Amino acid sequence: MWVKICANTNLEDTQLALDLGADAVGFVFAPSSRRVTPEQVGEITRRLTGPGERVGVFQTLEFAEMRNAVRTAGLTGVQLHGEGDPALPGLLKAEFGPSLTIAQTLHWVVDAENATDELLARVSALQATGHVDRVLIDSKVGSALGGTGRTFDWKAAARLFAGPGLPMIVAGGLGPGNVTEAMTRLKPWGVDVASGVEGIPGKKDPERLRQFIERARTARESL
Ligand SMILES: O=C(O)c1ccccc1NCC(=O)[C@H](O)[C@H](O)COP(=O)(O)O
Repeated sequence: MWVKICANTNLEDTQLALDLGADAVGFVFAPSSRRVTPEQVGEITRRLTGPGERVGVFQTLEFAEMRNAVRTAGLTGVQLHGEGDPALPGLLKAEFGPSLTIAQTLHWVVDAENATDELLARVSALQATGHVDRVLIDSKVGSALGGTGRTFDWKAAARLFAGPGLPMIVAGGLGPGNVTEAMTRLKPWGVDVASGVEGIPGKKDPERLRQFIERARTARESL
């Protein structure tokens, strides 16, 4: 089970996440209270020690902008959090090769009708492109596309996560108190959290971070 700690804004939190055993750390370039610039992230990634993916979250999906951000920020992966040009993953793979991991976010609209069949079809279509490595299912609440702190209907979503295809990551409203339940219900390939391990927006709470990673790893071993 892969664990990503997202929406890092400073070196201290990011290094702690890696030291505690996170598989990936994320940085949000999308509109957010936790938004950072590629230059700020470059300062962080240059100082980080230890293994772990460095993932940028993008909502504005202009190829040239993303290419520059990947280089400036020292990223090993991108998370496409908006839905732009379908050719984008292929362009990114052509530019960076297989070493750049590409995750496409698909949104589960909270409090809307169950869209499992539509999402399953979209996962299949993404897989067919051969350019997308992973799919992240995140909550959409109103116009907010991420960092919502809201879970979606895991019972209804179980079929989506059980479907064949790409590695599936669950996000949206996770925290130390519910990560075990999410993993038990959905059996995802990975989990992703932003606000659920924060003390205040933009600053992680070390104890919540420690508990989240520990519980995700414990659940991983028992699945
Ligand atoms: O975290 C944000 O503020 C954010 C804002 C806009 C787009 C994406 C964002 N985060 C990306 C992530 O991968 C988060 O981990 C994911 O949205 C879950 O957030 P949360 O519900 O706060 O755990």
